[in-house]
Amino acid sequence: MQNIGIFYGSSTGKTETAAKLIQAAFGEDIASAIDVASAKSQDVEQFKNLIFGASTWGIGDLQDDFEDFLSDLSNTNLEGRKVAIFGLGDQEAFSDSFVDGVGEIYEQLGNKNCELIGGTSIEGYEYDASRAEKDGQFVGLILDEENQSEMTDERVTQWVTQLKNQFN
Ligand SMILES: Cc1cc2nc3c(=O)[nH]c(=O)nc-3n(C[C@H](O)[C@H](O)[C@H](O)COP(=O)(O)O)c2cc1C
Repeated sequence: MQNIGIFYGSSTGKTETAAKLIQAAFGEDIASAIDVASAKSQDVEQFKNLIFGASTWGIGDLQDDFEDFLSDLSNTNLEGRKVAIFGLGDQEAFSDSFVDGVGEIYEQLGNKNCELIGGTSIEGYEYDASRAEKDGQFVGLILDEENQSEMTDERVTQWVTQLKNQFN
């Protein structure tokens, strides 16, 4: 497995903490965690394997720094890259827009020449609507530090095991 770039956007630090957990699960020698607030979209080109992570704010809005990063990414070549997405949200307080930001990342990457991997089961979550759910499953890893923080470690471990088999 080649180098992995974990690019994240985080407003109060929760997605940043999750990015570092994911980095540790792969090993710091092969995975880098990069805050998109201080990254350029071209920085992704040095990685064959990419992980994008962001929280959701407002009502279903992608985290601000990640929104900017994603719009810059439209000029970046992702050909041949495998990309997995993760996101944080609050399924109780924002049950109608749960982790919608993850859905937005997924939808925008759909126009790019990359392979999207890392879908997970919706079992164990309770919400009314989420743009991150497509065809009955989540398009990435979903974490909820407000309501299910005790499940984060196990969810990260399982997801990273899944990705290790799929990444280049
Ligand atoms: C004002 C506000 C709006 C939010 N809107 C949403 C939302 O629409 N959907 C959702 O799933 N979570 C929402 N959240 C929850 C955050 O996504 C959650 O707290 C997340 O862990 C924050 O991660 P960060 O610190 O990395 O930015 C909102 C939280 C706040 C305070």
